[in-house]
Amino acid sequence: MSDFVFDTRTDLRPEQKAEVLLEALPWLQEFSGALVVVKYGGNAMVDESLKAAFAQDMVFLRQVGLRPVVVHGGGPQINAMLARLNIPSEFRGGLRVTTPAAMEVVRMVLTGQVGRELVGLVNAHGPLAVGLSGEDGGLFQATRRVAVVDGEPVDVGLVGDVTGVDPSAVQDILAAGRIPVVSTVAPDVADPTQVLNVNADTAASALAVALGAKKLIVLTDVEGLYTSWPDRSSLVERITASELAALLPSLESGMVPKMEACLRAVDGGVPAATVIDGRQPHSVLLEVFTTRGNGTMVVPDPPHTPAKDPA
Ligand SMILES: Nc1ncnc2c1ncn2[C@@H]1O[C@H](COP(=O)(O)OP(=O)(O)O)[C@@H](O)[C@H]1O
Ligand SMILES: CC(=O)N[C@@H](CCC(=O)OP(=O)(O)O)C(=O)O
Repeated sequence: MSDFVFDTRTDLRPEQKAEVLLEALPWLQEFSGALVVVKYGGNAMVDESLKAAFAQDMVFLRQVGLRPVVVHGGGPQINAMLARLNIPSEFRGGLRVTTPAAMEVVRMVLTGQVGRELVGLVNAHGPLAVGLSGEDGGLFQATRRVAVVDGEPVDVGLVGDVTGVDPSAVQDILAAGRIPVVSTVAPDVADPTQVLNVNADTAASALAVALGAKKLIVLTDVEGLYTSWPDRSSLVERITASELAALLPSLESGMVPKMEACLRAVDGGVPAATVIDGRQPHSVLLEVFTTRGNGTMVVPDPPHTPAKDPA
């Protein structure tokens, strides 16, 4: 066992420490056994201490009886490797134009580098994490897609959308008491020997739906969703699916895949999807176990109450 202890250098009094622990009690009860899909990305994936804190959070969730499933991105790491190899790379409509040479790098970096590193960080606490990609056990099936730029379709090469999920490989890992760490490379349904590059937010959402997750948590580099970015007073704590659907067309590119992912998850039956600030150490713990949580939570529309008949 590693020295997995929380930092006790704190000036909290004993009763304050007890208060912090007790605040978690209703959430520990609510989430006991719950399957939670966490999309890991943004700063939390590039800053060393945030990376270690994230891994610790996953172990904590697992240790208190939740079933975390991690889906990771890796855009910055792919950019860095493509630059090192002098392979040109550009984004169109929020998607990377993926040539066969770039696809080799995407697969190598996501599955062979980012996923491996995260597995190592989690397993520093005990042999819990098992990495797999969308290729393993037929986890994902993807269909080629185009980008849309100024209303026009644009060919972006080997890019797909997840159109099928067989979650059994992930369920096997969960049943063994371990933490699946998923990289989002996916075979093309039209030719399963060809892999496609898929956006990790959307893949996380599809997996959350297929697994019947209780929550989807998406880490990003901002406090949450702003209805009128960058007006800091427009940060949203909670938004319903139909409110979000109405807002989506007005959002700028960075936030679009994340909010679409949350919307698709909630529309697909996930009871809540949250975008949280991954710059905050232990943002996942705070989201799950504290009353105020953080970030923006997307929830289903309230059940329709029929208007009363005028008597
Ligand atoms: N309405 C909005 N609310 C919040 N952030 C927004 C909004 N519109 C654009 N953004 C930008 O989107 C960024 C998040 O997208 P992105 O950089 O792709 O995230 P990540 O690197 O976490 O995957 C934020 O840091 C912010 O700069
Ligand atoms: C098609 C497409 O654009 N795929 C992404 C896949 C990685 C990803 O989504 O990573 P982040 O979550 O860190 O952005 C890419 O190539 O960058």
